Amino acid sequence: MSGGAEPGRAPLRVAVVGAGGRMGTAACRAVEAADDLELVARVHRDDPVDAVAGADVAVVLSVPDAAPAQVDWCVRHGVHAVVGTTGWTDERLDVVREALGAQPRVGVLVAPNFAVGAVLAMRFAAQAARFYESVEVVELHHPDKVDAPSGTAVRTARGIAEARRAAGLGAAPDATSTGLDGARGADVDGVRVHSVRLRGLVAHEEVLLGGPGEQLTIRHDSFDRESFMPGVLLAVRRVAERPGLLVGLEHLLDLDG
Ligand SMILES: NC(=O)C1=CN([C@@H]2O[C@H](COP(=O)(O)OP(=O)(O)OC[C@H]3O[C@@H](n4cnc5c(N)ncnc54)[C@H](OP(=O)(O)O)[C@@H]3O)[C@@H](O)[C@H]2O)C=CC1
Ligand SMILES: O=C(O)C1=N[C@H](C(=O)O)C[C@H](O)C1
Repeated sequence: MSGGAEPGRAPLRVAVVGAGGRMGTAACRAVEAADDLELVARVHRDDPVDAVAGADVAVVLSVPDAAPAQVDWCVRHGVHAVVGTTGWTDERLDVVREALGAQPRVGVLVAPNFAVGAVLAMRFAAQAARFYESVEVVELHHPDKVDAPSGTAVRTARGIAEARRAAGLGAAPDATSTGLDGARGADVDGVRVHSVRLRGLVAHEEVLLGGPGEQLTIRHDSFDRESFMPGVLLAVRRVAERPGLLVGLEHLLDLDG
């Protein structure tokens, strides 16, 4: 996932939206350290989104309530967008697709997780799903996270659910007939997802797959937000090559190659 300046080519101009946040701070640092990129705007909560206007690519790392309008602005003004903010529903993605219809040269990449290991874990979980009767997802994050379950866990669960359906598997066995609200986690497309919030954690996920007499555990840990930066930079460099909406960094990783 390396990059670098090509002789004679002007650096790609990059704006970071949500620049003061945990991810935004790391992304600004990563962009500034890259020879082929130039950080032209840091957009904070109270800044107008048109601060992005001079950029080729906007990296959106704000909060779920703000990101859709920011992405919409980017699309309408011809700025490619690399989006890490979570909270995207199918309806919100449809709005982006509709806006892109009028801007056929613009690319938007929405990535629930920029860490290559997390992308691989999602892929492996979907591959394994058809072989196991039971599956549950546990995501574990720092306690300052505002959304639950994590965007990664939602996407992981959906990938598993799709693979189970394709294999003709029904619901995972569960005899629970009485229990406290929430004890069995959230139901994401028929897959149970449990969210842990704990000081000291960054971003972690476990997929537990169970069959008679065996268990497969697929686990990914981001111990530092540096883990997301190669994926962010890859997406910044490549988003313009792929007009339209892409969901997931896997589209740029050539996983089947
Ligand atoms: N795709 C991926 O790989 C990853 C995605 N994420 C996601 O990225 C998002 C941000 O995470 P994180 O950095 O931890 O969160 P933070 O809360 O640290 O950062 C969010 C930032 O957005 C700012 N903000 C709020 N509203 C606006 C606005 N209208 N315009 C511009 N900026 C705004 C906040 O400003 P203020 O400080 O003033 O409130 C804050 O600085 C979350 O949705 C998270 O789930 C996180 C890690 C990895
Ligand atoms: O808020 C976070 O920290 C993270 N958010 C993303 C998510 O919700 O999946 C990605 C990663 O898990 C870190």
